Amino acid sequence: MAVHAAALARQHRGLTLQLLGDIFRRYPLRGAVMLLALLLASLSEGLGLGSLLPMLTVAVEGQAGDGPGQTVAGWLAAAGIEPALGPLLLLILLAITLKSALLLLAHSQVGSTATRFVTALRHDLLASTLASRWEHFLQLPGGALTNTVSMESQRVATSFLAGVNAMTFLLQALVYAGVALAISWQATLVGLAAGVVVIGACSLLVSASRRAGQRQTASMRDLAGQLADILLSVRPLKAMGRGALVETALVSENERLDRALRRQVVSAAALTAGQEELFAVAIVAGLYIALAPLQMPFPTVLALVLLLGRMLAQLGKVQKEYQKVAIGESAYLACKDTIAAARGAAERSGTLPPPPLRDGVTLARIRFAYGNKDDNKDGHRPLFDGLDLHIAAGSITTLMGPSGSGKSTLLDLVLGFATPDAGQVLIDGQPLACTALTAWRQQIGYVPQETHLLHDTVLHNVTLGDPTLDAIDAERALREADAWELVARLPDGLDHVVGERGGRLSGGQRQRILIARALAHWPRLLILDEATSALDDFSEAAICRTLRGLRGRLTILAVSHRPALGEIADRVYRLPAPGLHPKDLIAVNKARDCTPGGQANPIPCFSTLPMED
Ligand SMILES: Nc1ncnc2c1ncn2[C@@H]1O[C@H](COP(=O)(O)OP(=O)(O)OP(=O)(O)O)[C@@H](O)[C@H]1O
Repeated sequence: MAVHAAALARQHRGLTLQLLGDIFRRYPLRGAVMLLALLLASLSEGLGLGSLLPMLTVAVEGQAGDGPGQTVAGWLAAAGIEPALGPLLLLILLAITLKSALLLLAHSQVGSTATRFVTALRHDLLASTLASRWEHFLQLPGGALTNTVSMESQRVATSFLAGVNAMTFLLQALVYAGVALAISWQATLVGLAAGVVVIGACSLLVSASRRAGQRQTASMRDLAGQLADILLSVRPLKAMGRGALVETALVSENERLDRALRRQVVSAAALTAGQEELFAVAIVAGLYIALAPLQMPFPTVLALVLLLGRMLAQLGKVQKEYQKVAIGESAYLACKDTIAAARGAAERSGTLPPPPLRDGVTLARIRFAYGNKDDNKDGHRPLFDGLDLHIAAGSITTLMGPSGSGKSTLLDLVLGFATPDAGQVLIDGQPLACTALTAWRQQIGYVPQETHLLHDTVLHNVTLGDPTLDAIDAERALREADAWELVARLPDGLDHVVGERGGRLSGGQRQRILIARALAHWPRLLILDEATSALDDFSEAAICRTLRGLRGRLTILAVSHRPALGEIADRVYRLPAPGLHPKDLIAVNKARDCTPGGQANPIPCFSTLPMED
């Protein structure tokens, strides 16, 4: 996810105005209404300006007289409008009102289009990321994703608004040029040439802004990613008096961002100053040439200065708005890249509805290795090779084994987060690979190792906002998780807000609420990954009683280092230490093999596939 300014710059080639193109393609009708309104608004402005010409002549000479003023007066007379001061002023007022109304219509379309587009962009970012494979998700720094969804998408909206403003000013400049053409095509061409020269001379500043925008995008992502990462570890850092290290770690990114923002401000200011100076030179020179060597009539010169001056001013604004588009374009590119990467790593799901879990989950001759599967150079050593294992429906199965032996990975295989390189995960005999993953996971209650809660009420933490669950479901689940008493003692009960990541509750209390969350939606398979590690013996015993009570009603698969969950299990699988042969996997089938003295008979489990090393 780390984005570098150089990479953005490379990808930027050919991207110019892609954002506007994408928006118009996505909302063609709105885009057409917007463009039409902008065009009509510019024409109204032209009408007002055109009326200004005979009015100037009337004001200076007492009548329409010769020249462009008379030409326009002739057009107005043909339309039944008398070229006198009163009707002309009224016409100018009408044209300005019409222009304002049309601009209002255009900009309300622009505003709602921008909001819709950015909302859709945020949705695409979240939906594609959530639908991506677990290993892709693991590579995304959470802070960088938050930054993309909040900051970068907002910069996209700003960029779009600037792009539309640029179009508005361009249309207005063209209308001014059109009216000026009616007075003097030579002067208009000279004015346009002056505009092109000034804009060309200032384009370096736009390129500088674009590069600064790319650096801002890259720095913001890195900074947000690092910040979120560090904040997760802030407690130990503070506890060990290393808070200052946070600042040191972020200082270089912060400075990079600061430099990028300063460059943007300086380029924008330089563009304004540069344009003003060069346009002033062009206008003064034009004024001198028109009045001295050419000796043009004063009303004509006045009208030309007014029109061409405004045309140049509007052209200047086009460039300034385009500068804003250039600054924001890298944010759009970064959003698109994030979406494309997530879509490229989309989870592959089957379509068959999940079976009702009457027989159980079977892992048959599983081979699995972490790492890039296409990368044969490394020859990644498989974590599992020929693993066979059965989780009987309605029973309690506990996975034990040393750290790193693959217990959580085995859960990931059952959840469909990891895909075996060979062999199959079967649900009641149906391959998980052919099963609709979301529907399968909806049958699962999952309690993770980490005890992070949402910064919300206990009720929301248990129901997760599922509209099919209410306070009664939450209470039932909390009772089953032995958490009801603790919730009842909280100041606001179910409505108690648990704080950031659940920080206003103890680790054990959070764990019990997480167990209640896993039970709230009546799962068929309950998976507990070290779910009692933060509990005292008494609370763990209560959870074990609950799990025993649930035996038969649902299938329970638990990972635990602690004996209690092993003691209540119908079957315990002891995974061998990393690097050992899978035939060392031991299954202790207590339901069948318990001796009268209560001692379980370890039975070796299934697999005899040779390792490849
Ligand atoms: N996403 C991953 N990418 C690469 N290697 C991984 C990944 N997740 C786990 N591993 C490696 O796979 C091995 C098994 O990890 P796993 O988390 O499944 O073990 P575990 O038995 O659950 O360990 P613990 O009891 O410490 O939680 C470890 O060597 C670990 O480093």
